[in-house]
Amino acid sequence: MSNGPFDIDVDTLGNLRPISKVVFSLGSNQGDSAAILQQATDFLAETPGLMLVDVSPVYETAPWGDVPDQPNFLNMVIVAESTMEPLTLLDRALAIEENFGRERDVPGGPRTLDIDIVMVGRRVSEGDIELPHPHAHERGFVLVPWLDIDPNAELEGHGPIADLVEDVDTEGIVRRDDIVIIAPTGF
Ligand SMILES: Nc1ncnc2c1ncn2[C@@H]1O[C@H](COP(=O)(O)OP(=O)(O)OP(=O)(O)O)[C@@H](O)[C@H]1O
Ligand SMILES: Nc1nc2c(c(=O)[nH]1)N=C(CO)CN2
Repeated sequence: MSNGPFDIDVDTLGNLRPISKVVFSLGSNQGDSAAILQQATDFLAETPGLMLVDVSPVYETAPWGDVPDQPNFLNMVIVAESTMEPLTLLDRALAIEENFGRERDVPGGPRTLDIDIVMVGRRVSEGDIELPHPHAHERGFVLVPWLDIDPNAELEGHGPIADLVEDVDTEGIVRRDDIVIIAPTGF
């Protein structure tokens, strides 16, 4: 597992490209959420330049944030390695969301699929993207599944996620072992 721009990849033209650790948070509370999370995982795995390393268990989570009156979410986290630029990763995430009818009538409201980029191993603030994700450190629905598969992870600027999870509300976050997401791995 790479933890920053220290490993390199050589593309077919001989160009050297840094490999970064990338963490995604996926959530859904509209439609067949379990099937949507599986398909979104497949789409991410098919992305050139992105290799899935580990996929968390699925959790059912009470709505977090300003819109409490909406269905529970299914949430999961994916740890990956990538040679893609952050803005290219974001474009890919948005394109995958579009497949499931991305609608954003209410900020923080119901959605078929939300893919947030949690971190890319360094701080980024350019155009439409901010990394680490500005709310990841305070979201139990991100930290709890992430901790399952990456217990020693650190979130830049915030410290070990094992410490962060102690300070968030984890009530209403229930592991759903009856839902299993199959993760194709490898470049
Ligand atoms: N790290 C990031 N991951 C995903 N989107 C980001 C990130 N940083 C900035 N953005 C921007 O935020 C937008 C996400 O909008 P969206 O409607 O999904 O927000 P939200 O899901 O309601 O809120 P949140 O991003 O807090 O989960 C994206 O279109 C993108 O431009
Ligand atoms: N539990 C939970 N709450 C949320 C979620 C989510 O994925 N899970 N996504 C939101 C929009 O970003 C707002 N609130």
